[in-house]
Amino acid sequence: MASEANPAECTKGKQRLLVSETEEELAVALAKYTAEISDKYTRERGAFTVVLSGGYLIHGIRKLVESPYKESVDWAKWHVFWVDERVVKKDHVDSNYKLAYDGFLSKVPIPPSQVYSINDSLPAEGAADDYEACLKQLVKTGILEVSASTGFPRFDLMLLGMGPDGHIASLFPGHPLLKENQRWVTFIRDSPKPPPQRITFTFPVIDASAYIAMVVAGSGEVDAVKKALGCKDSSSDLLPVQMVSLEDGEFTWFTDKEAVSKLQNKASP
Ligand SMILES: O=C(O)[C@H](O)[C@@H](O)[C@H](O)[C@H](O)COP(=O)(O)O
Repeated sequence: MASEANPAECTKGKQRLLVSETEEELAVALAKYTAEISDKYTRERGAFTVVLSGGYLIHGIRKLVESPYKESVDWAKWHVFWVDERVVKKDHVDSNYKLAYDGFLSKVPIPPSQVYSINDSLPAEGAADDYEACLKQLVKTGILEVSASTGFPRFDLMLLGMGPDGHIASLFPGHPLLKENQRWVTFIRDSPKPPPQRITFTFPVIDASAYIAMVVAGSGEVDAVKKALGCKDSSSDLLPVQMVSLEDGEFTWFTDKEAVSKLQNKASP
């Protein structure tokens, strides 16, 4: 059973922390959560805009392609995006699209025209411009909502992972892109995590989300989890994950026991 703990003082805004006994239970809880939010938006407005990341996340959503969700989710209403993408061809082993296609998208009937991958024939800057233009077009057609207060696109659900250095999307510690506050989508040519060229959503877009699931399992990120959720240190040295500041949304950590093993204030089972 997943238990709910109280995220520490140093997280910005309201965050929920779910701690599953095992990674398997985390995957069950995440599938249920995603299916419920999908249900809410497909009923309310006939579309569900969901953002994927790379890394472990795609393995983490594997239960969605199994019963009961495979049959019960209204896949035809899904619109799928990436919070970041490596600037490589779509069939390249480093492609986040390929990772998602092989592990998830090829197993559910989402219309291919509603899967928004990058234009892989463009260099990083052009690919970021092209992706931003695509988002703007989807705002015009009413598929994608915008935040009434900031004008940035408001996705229904972002399914995010975090790296050992606390990065989310391709927003890395100490990088100037952390301060980008105009663009919706931008590019990086010096990513410390290979490959170096990527496009990424910016913080104002992440902050406008309706729901964020931050999915972290296993031992690789224990120090970043400890800093993000258990810290009392100064705000001058925040990890990227700590810089998320949702305007009007719900932020939930999906973790397993291993991921929170260095946290003092985790819930007891
Ligand atoms: O390009 C990528 O690698 C991902 O899109 C990235 O944003 C990922 O979500 C984090 O790096 C966490 O990755 P892990 O889950 O592998 O730690």
